[in-house]
Amino acid sequence: MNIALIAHDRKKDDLIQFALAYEPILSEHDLFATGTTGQRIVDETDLSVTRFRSGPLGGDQQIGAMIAQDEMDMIIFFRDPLTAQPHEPDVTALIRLCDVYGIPLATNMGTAEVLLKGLKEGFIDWRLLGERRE
Ligand SMILES: O=C(CO)COP(=O)(O)O
Repeated sequence: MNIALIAHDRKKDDLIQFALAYEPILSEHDLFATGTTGQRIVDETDLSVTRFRSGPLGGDQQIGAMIAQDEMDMIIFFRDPLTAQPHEPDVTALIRLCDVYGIPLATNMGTAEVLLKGLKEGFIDWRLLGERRE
């Protein structure tokens, strides 16, 4: 599965803790991340990550493009609901595309844990079965 990991600045410590805790599961998949989040994951875990641009510079949109091309299977996006983001339209667009295409999306740690446990149990294997979209 292709999984994107994204965190706003004040949630990055949480995402690193999450990535460390779930490293055995995450390491079995292909990971993608926005720029700064991805750098921290590479520096602070043993996970390999394909890094896109930083979120404010288009990274969310690059991940959104993968969704539109049926190339992304899950998004873990630790959003900061208490801080205004200069690229809020990009954030909204990414979440919208998850809903357009039915892509599992976690925007907080509680849901992210459920998603990864479900991933391990095979609950998201339908992503591998279906016909690719036209
Ligand atoms: O802003 C982000 C998501 O909207 C995350 O971008 P960075 O990982 O580059 O900080």
